[in-house]
Amino acid sequence: MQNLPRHAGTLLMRIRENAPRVHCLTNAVVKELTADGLTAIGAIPSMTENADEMPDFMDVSKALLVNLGTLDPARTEAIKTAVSLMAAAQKPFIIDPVKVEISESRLALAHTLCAQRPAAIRGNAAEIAALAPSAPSAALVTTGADDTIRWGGKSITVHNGDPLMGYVTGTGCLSGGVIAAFLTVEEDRMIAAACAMLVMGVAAEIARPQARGPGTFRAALLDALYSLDTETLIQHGRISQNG
Ligand SMILES: Nc1ncnc2c1ncn2[C@@H]1O[C@H](COP(=O)(O)OP(=O)(O)OP(=O)(O)O)[C@@H](O)[C@H]1O
Ligand SMILES: Cc1ncsc1CCO
Ligand SMILES: [Mg+2]
Repeated sequence: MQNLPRHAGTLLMRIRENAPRVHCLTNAVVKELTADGLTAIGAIPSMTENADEMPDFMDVSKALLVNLGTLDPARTEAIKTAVSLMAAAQKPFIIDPVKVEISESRLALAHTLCAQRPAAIRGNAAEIAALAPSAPSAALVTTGADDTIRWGGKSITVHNGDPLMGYVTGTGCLSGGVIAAFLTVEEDRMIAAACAMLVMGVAAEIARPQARGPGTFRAALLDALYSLDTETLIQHGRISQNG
């Protein structure tokens, strides 16, 4: 894509116009940051984990985030139901396979979910390595100091971000939700994921000068996500592409 930062700005405006509902089945630690971050970019988060309510909520959701952190039997049930519903409706879902390389039962669940063709998987290098072979059609988003999105033999690397992100628990988990929101306005899953990571990374750079440490950075990051515009994305965006 010629001008990814400009496109990211266009997609962000589309999210603010459409206000897509993104359902989040996510870990107990990051629910609040994920809901706040999605709201800040203009999406509407919903968070219920009652399996019985999944049909109604998937009906009105444009995308689903599944994060496997702090997994428990009730959320496992909701995740299985929600993923089957979204797959049947051909709506996008993303998997964040938190610590999947540590837990055998979690890895087994992740493999089952991958068989239903997630649009994207977001994780650190070890998590992505554990699942990449079982999700050949997913955009693979590996986060760290740089974020790399791989799909179909091509890759895009986003160089933006700030080390303070590593001192706020859940910035990675939030990025999974932001990718889900971008999947509602961009059909190309690789471009959607790259634009989402660009938005997270540039927002972090805008937030950094406002912050005295992780606490104020968390608030400043939400402020930056709320006010981010196309010009800022063009000014600050640093990406490289292969293939
Ligand atoms: N040293 C760094 N420099 C720049 N950006 C960073 C750095 N470390 C992390 N990030 C950014 O922080 C975000 C979260 O990525 P990270 O790899 O820390 O996820 P994570 O460990 O799964 O996070 P969490 O589990 O807390 O949600 C990404 O957008 C990434 O680009
Ligand atoms: C700390 C922690 N433990 C389970 S999930 C989570 C949030 C970051 O993945
Ligand atoms: Mg981290």
